[in-house]
Amino acid sequence: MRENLDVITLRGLSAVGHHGVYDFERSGSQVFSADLTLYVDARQAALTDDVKYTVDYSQIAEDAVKILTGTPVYLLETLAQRLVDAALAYTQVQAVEVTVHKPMAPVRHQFSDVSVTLRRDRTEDAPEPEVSRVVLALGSNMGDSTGILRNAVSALIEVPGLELDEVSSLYRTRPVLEPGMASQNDYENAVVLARTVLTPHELLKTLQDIENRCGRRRTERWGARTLDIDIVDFGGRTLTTSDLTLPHPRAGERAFVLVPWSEVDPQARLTDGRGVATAAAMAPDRQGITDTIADWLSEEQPSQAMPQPQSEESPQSVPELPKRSRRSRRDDRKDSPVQESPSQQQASAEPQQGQPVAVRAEPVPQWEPRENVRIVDSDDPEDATVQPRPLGSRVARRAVIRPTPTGSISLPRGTQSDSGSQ
Ligand SMILES: Nc1ncnc2c1ncn2[C@@H]1O[C@H](COP(=O)(O)OP(=O)(O)OP(=O)(O)O)[C@@H](O)[C@H]1O
Ligand SMILES: Nc1nc2c(c(=O)[nH]1)N=C(CO)CN2
Repeated sequence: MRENLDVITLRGLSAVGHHGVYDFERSGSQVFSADLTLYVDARQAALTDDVKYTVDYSQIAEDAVKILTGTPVYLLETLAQRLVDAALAYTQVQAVEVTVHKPMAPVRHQFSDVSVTLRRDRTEDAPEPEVSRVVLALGSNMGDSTGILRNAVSALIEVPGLELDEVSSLYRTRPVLEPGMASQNDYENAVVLARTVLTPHELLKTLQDIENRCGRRRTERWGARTLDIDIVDFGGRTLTTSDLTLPHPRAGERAFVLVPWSEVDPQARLTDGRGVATAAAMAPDRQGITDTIADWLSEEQPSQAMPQPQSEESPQSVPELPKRSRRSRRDDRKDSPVQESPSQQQASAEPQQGQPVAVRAEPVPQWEPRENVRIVDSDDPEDATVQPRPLGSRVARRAVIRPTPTGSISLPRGTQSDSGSQ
């Protein structure tokens, strides 16, 4: 298998750990280092210049250092196996060779190093990839938001290793802003339930890539945006890193997330034990939901909202299309945001409406109904098994298993290794 694959090597990754058979090794510390050889199919990455088609060696290094410095094990073999498992958790890694060095090992004679090397192929030895249920919150209040969100769903469907299970209705919502912020257009929000074999950071990167391809620019926190996709929940995991917090720290206070979430998963719970519907009813912005559009994905015509590929040198405006929801809106005012005092400050922003938006090379696929997309119609007796939607909506949803560019990901249908709720 390896002879047909490309090779990424990371050598001499060193960290201080506490591994060893002897008590003094576990109470003390010494240097461990690792060499990792990752076998991938890098053709697509080389062609597109896009890291999502290969493996990010800096992420692998982060994971490896956590293992080297983490929970002590007795054997170098075990340590190496953990590194193997971490590397093979990246779906693009087809095979791996890991050497762990312990140059200060307790050997009573002159020596320069002791090491253990493991070689593993995904097909032979890799454990089934862990499948996590994820909750994604989508929002847009710039440009043709419905079209952009439709294209975002289409782009999510294209993501290798991500399988969409449910897409909520589209909710038109008042912007939730910090006190003093200038008024913005109303948002359109939706929630997507999916399963993934990606790691949380792989998923974050993928989502940010889709945001960027939709013209997202970040200069002001909570600024107007063409597209925002937040990871609300990742298999119930709790994680705090510099660029990712799980579950999303503000989702539990936001009706624009909780209402669509409770629509597609009425049983879901937050980490504090509250049901999402209960939390939605308590959310400060609960009055800010002004409209619900159930069949928003079943638009006959593909949206024209997304620009075609352009280089950054030739930015193109995202057209401001007048097309909005086909449903009537209770109120079209743009200047009555729901005020919220956020607990964390982050930098983000977008160009103002009408300003040119530079678009990255790869286009977001345009939404179009496909054969393998089933639109669930609660009025159709064949769909009678679908659980009732609290908001009486007809919800478009789909499920598709998509292979990686190398054809290697298997995302077993119905596999459930994490709870979908927090
Ligand atoms: N759970 C998460 N989902 C998405 N992004 C996250 C998450 N946790 C942390 N982040 C980080 O937050 C940064 C800012 O994200 P973004 O610009 O979408 O924030 P925002 O939408 O303005 O605010 P908010 O996070 O309150 O919705 C991102 O660069 C990302 O690294
Ligand atoms: N109604 C609404 N308000 C918001 C939204 C959003 O998606 N919908 N997103 C924000 C930052 O992520 C800030 N405020």
